[in-house]
Amino acid sequence: MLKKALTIAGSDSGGGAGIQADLKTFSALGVYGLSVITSITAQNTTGVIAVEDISPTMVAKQIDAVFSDIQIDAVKIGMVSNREIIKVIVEGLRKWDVKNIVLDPVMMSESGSRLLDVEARSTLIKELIPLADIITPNLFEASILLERDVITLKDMENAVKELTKMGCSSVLLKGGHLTDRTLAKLTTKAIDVYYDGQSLLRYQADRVKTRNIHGTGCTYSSAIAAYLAFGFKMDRSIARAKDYITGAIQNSLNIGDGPGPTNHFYNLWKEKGE
Ligand SMILES: Nc1ncnc2c1ncn2[C@@H]1O[C@H](COP(=O)(O)OP(=O)(O)OP(=O)(O)O)[C@@H](O)[C@H]1O
Ligand SMILES: Cc1ncc(CO)c(N)n1
Repeated sequence: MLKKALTIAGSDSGGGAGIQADLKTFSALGVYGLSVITSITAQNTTGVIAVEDISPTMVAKQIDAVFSDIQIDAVKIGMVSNREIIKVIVEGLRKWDVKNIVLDPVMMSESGSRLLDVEARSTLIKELIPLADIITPNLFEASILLERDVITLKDMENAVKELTKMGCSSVLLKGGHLTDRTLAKLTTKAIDVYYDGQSLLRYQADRVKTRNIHGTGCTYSSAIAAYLAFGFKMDRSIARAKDYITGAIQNSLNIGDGPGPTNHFYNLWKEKGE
């Protein structure tokens, strides 16, 4: 039976991150994709030029429209912008008794623009995180959530345990920005740390030497949602999603003047990236 996944996220006009990355991931993995747009960004590979949030009422209407008509197998949540939008998402998830929720607590674009209001942090923690089956922060987002630095692999292992106490079922802390402090450069492995209250696991791959890392976080969390939609358990979904994101980075595209996007269709296209 056709599986369906929903992304609740912001639009990236450049097509590399946000809603666009999520829908491409769903399609590449053979899942039917739906979207609830929270915000529109005027964005390209070099940065975010402007952001306009969608009204909370319109976000709520999109949620009701999709859930009232279509059976959805998994949901990925990305950019949620502000408190009011978080509140309507929480109401929607409760109202429609949504399962398989992957929350990527997006706070900043990789070019450094804010995608979540400072004051929305507490609402995210109190109301949205407890509904998630998994949250997928990067090092920076984990530091903001915990109000302390998360820098080393040891910090990551402690952080995942602390973050599960916020009420989500599991945490996958992404080490895409992890540095080897003695060598003062990025680690040679791209290591992510997972905890579900029992097992502490690592998912790792060789780091690809590339500047094209636009939308990696969006792609990864959407791939996890897609595999959950297929019915895989969380650990298998992450393992498969890790293979997917690694392939998408290995074949990433030299599009634009800034860091280019991940490639979802390298098996289909002649273009292989670098
Ligand atoms: N150069 C790389 N080579 C291989 N894997 C990478 C590389 N950079 C990041 N990853 C992996 O990509 C996934 C996304 O991690 P990352 O830490 O980049 O997310 P993020 O910072 O949320 O992304 P975004 O740039 O979209 O905000 C993780 O599995 C990470 O280990
Ligand atoms: C819309 C949007 N969502 C998420 C990210 C994070 O990569 C981004 N740059 N833009």
